[in-house]
Amino acid sequence: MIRSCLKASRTFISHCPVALSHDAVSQPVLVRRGLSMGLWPFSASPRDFSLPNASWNAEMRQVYDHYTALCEVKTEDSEETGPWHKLPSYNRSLKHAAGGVYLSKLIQSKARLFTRNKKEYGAAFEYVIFMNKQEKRCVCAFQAGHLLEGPPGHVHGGAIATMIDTVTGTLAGYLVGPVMTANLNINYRSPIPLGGVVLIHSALDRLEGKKIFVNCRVTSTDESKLHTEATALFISVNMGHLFGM
Ligand SMILES: CCCCC/C=C\C/C=C\C/C=C\C/C=C\CCCC(=O)SCCNC(=O)CCNC(=O)[C@H](O)C(C)(C)COP(=O)(O)OP(=O)(O)OC[C@H]1O[C@@H](n2cnc3c(N)ncnc32)[C@H](O)[C@@H]1OP(=O)(O)O
Repeated sequence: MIRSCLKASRTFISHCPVALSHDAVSQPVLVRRGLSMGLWPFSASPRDFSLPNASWNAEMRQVYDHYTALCEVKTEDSEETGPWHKLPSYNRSLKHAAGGVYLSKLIQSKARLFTRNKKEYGAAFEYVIFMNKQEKRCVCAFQAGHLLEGPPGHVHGGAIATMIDTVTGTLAGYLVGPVMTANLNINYRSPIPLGGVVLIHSALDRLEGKKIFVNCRVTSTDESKLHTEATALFISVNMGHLFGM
């Protein structure tokens, strides 16, 4: 059982959602061992939570359109892919994993990714992450829903920390594979209005063996106002780490 689990884990890890390369993201449907696996390791049609929906305000759509345009670099002869890529975002870490049959015995079937656990559009975390692999950085457009209130009319510091962890962790995972947060340092500079849209910029500082140092800034969408600054340390792990191996 444990050996099977580790085998499935190894299969999963190389296709971990936080480590999805652009190629993996844009790959057409794969057929492996008779299974149809669009967007492998996920099931054929999981909902991509980072696509525009009716709850997105004009500012959120504007940022989405801006970065989406940067994803498509068109020349006269061909349509090339730009340095930016929009990452898909699902509400399960492992349930949709094709190799997850053994893992699913260990992971609760009702488990949902914290930031994607509300089906209601706009209630909590609305966000989309655009990755620039060449520059080892990413930008997230985040619209904070009414369930994220902390100080009256403003976003809870824990919700902001959650988004910083998510964005910096996604960058680290995208660059090196599975990671866990070891340290997160946050300075809250100015409150974020509930319902407002901010940009969460994250960039790689340096790699030191298993350690990935990442910085983060949360700003207004025109970048004139700084809301939050953070640094994060991630450690590369393998799946066995989660099972005490
Ligand atoms: C296979 C796992 C996949 C996990 C994927 C996660 C999510 C995937 C799904 C979708 C998510 C999508 C987006 C979000 C992505 C990410 C955000 C969420 C991430 C989290 O929400 S995650 C939960 C909170 N997180 C924890 O629950 C960690 C608990 N903790 C541990 O599990 C261990 O503690 C660990 C792994 C951190 C290290 O353990 P370890 O045994 O691998 O490494 P070790 O201790 O040997 O340290 C090696 C070198 O790092 C230095 N070092 C270690 N810790 C340090 C610290 N705090 N400060 C300064 N330096 C530190 C040492 O000093 C040494 O340095 P040196 O090499 O120079 O001596």
